[in-house]
Amino acid sequence: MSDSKVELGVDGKVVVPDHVADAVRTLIEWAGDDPEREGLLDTPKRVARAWKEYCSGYADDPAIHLARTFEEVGGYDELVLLKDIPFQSHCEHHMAPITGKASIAYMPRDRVVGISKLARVLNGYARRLQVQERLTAEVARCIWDNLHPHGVAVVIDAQHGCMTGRGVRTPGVGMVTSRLLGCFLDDQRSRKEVLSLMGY
Ligand SMILES: Nc1nc2c(ncn2[C@@H]2O[C@H](COP(=O)(O)OP(=O)(O)OP(=O)(O)O)[C@@H](O)[C@H]2O)c(=O)[nH]1
Ligand SMILES: [Zn+2]
Repeated sequence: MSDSKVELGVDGKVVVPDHVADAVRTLIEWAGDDPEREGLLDTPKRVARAWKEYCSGYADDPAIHLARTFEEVGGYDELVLLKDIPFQSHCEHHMAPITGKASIAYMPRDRVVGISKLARVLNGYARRLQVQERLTAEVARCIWDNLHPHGVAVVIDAQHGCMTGRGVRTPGVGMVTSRLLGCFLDDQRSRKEVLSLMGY
């Protein structure tokens, strides 16, 4: 992943290299507007900084969020579910927004993780250029590899800006993807339980 580090200026804002601002200026012109008009003068730098923020996941190693675990959970060994986590990503085909919600569950083996960390893992992968299938699989794999639970289930329901604001223009259409691992894949009862708790 190149260029994921950022340099801060004296104003505390991300420094935007000239060639990056120039690229945005070219895009504005290509879109049909005048990048030299007053309202657009600062836009190239703003857009560049916004993209650094949308793509902040490239500077994040999501596995790190799962490094701190707790073993004292009073013998709790049933599933843990974080439901309907809102997120935003961008599709790698059009760089258009993907907005939706994710439900993430796991069946702990001997330790649990702070619940906010599941949302941090999601954001670490979502804040990159993505396809929804890969995002779903990456979140599930990260939890599986780092917590070694009995099972992991990730379901994502999202709308794609490239389908709502352009192209086929079908607002309101949701894409649903799922990745089930371990007991949620192998055991019918666990699978039914997790999907029903998620609302599917
Ligand atoms: N499977 C999948 N497809 C996606 C995702 N995000 C965007 N797409 C699709 O990627 C495809 C890219 O198709 P292309 O034919 O190369 O691009 P296009 O000419 O802009 O296609 P249209 O969107 O149909 O106008 C489109 O069908 C998009 O709907 C995603 O997360 N997963
Ligand atoms: Zn797209």
